[in-house]
Amino acid sequence: MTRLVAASASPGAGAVESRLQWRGGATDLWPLLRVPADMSAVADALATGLPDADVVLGPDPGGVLLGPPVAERLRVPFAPVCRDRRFFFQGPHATVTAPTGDGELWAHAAALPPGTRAVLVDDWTESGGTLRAARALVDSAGARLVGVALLVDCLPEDVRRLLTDGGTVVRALARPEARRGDGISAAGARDADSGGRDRSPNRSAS
Ligand SMILES: O=P(O)(O)OC[C@H]1O[C@H](OP(=O)(O)OP(=O)(O)O)[C@H](O)[C@@H]1O
Repeated sequence: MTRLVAASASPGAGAVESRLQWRGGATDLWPLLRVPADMSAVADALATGLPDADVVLGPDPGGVLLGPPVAERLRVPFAPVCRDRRFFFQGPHATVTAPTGDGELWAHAAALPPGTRAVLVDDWTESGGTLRAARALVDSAGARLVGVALLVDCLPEDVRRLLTDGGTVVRALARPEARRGDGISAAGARDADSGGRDRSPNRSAS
């Protein structure tokens, strides 16, 4: 697995650098979750440097684990953004378009009143499809995505530009040792044997 490099000298960034792993094409958050002090430091670091916000959004699964402690630190509510419509079928939604398969993102109808300033917390990005869809979902609700906080920055440059040109602050605690454009793709940060991932509703567990 490609080594992670902390993006700052903060204890949270150091914890991501030393503990986060990729398994089967997905991040393994367990090495962080199992150490309360590390998780606390990670939440502190994710919550640092973000614009003022009214809600923290977290795409499942990673954002649902990481978002609530960040929301607690920012003293705002947390709202999950789920890939399964069954919980929030009347709420705002958007289509995720990604090379590994398309899917959907859904939020609770009451989570994003017009004018809401939202920050999104997630573990990492690959194609940027989830972030694109999250931006569209927030826009469709008449809210604004003012910030994104990630554990690992693999964001494709076109999606980064889409977000930052729209005024969204993007922060991350770590990045792969070699960056996209330095000869390694985001997929190269994952286990070599992970294969493609399938975001369809019937995907098998990875
Ligand atoms: O930039 P993208 O190509 O959209 O990929 C990023 C998304 O992929 C992961 O979620 P996923 O549902 O795949 O869960 P997993 O990787 O933890 O299985 C991750 O937590 C992001 O939400």
